[in-house]
Amino acid sequence: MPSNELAFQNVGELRPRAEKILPKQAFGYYVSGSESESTLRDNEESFKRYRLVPRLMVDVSKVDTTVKLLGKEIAFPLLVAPMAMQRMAHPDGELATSRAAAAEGIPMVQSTMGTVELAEVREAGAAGPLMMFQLYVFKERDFVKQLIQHAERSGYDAIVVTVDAPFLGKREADERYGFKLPEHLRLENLTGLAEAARMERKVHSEEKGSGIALHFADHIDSSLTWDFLPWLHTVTSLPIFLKGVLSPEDAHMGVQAGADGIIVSNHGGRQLDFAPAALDALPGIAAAVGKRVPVLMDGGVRRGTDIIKALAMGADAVLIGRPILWGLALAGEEGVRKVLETIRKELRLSMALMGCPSIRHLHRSMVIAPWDQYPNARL
Ligand SMILES: Cc1cc2nc3c(=O)[nH]c(=O)nc-3n(C[C@H](O)[C@H](O)[C@H](O)COP(=O)(O)O)c2cc1C
Ligand SMILES: CCCCC(=O)C(=O)O
Repeated sequence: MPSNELAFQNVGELRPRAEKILPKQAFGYYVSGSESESTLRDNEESFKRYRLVPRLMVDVSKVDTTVKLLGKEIAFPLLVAPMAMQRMAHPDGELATSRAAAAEGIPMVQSTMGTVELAEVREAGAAGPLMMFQLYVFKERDFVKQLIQHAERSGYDAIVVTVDAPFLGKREADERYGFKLPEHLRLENLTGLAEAARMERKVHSEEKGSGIALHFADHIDSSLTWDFLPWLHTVTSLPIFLKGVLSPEDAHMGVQAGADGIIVSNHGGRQLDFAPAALDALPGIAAAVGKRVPVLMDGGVRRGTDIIKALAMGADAVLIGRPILWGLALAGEEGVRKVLETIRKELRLSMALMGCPSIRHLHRSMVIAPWDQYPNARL
């Protein structure tokens, strides 16, 4: 019998349950978007604007949800998005998420701002297909170099550079509750930073407002331009994904500058409010990239059909954020596993109902976007 925490039908049920058990500062930090939260809401809403047209009389007695990413087979086209400070949700934090992703056969992206050291998170996910390290670029470039090389030596398979956060967006819940990292937790990857002690003080500080936004403003390099990518390639031999792209032009410039993958994302509605929903931005970006490198997307993915829509609109895979934290808060590793399993089963069933025995059967003609006409007889 599943315990109560694990009894849920869909991942949309989890947020109010997590709210009941998490401290309000932690829940507020996890759940928030920036400013009016218009983009946050639009991420989930956007998926509801697209319709699916099934094809019939196809043998779907076997459905294969696997795809290849960076040459590795993954169980289905989903990755766990990078999310900071997971030990606020559960004492096992990033270790539980990593084990769960590995057990379900999908990649995890580990945040720079983890509350477990990155090598330990990699080790916990050793049974999985692949893991990526998300990079925030600090002003102290030597430290950044050490961090990347430590990630590479620890067995990470790719670097994900987040390019949509020269500063942290204005998250009003964090300001209201004066968000701080709880005293017993540390940003474990930053202990080698020369100013670590001072930073820790800031993260834990009594200054008014969001401790994390203040910390970010002090230490993140907001002067990055496209020449950062060639530099990064001199520091690591790992493939480099750019996370936070929302325009076809930037996707093209990123690929020109040496990106090995593009992640279409508005950071879960936490950065620029009124940025477009990632799903709406995806088709133009996929067209601009033109299959030169993989295109991933995140923001608002909650159902198996959401994955189908994103893939039919040009994504190679998608990432999922907040529901992972809710599963983690409710039941640690088992909770995260149940979230992933629930979405994988929805995906498999919906693929069968779409007449798609494998991922490569998904096609643009099976999705009706808001700007499309419903198909008329054109035979
Ligand atoms: C609590 C939280 C922390 C996050 N931390 C990071 C981070 O450290 N680095 C990063 O690139 N993105 C971070 N993100 C953004 C996610 O990687 C992802 O883009 C977004 O959450 C996807 O949207 P979803 O939550 O609607 O699935 C964070 C998001 C949340 C909700
Ligand atoms: C200082 C941690 C920032 C993590 C992040 O990217 C987010 O909260 O969205």
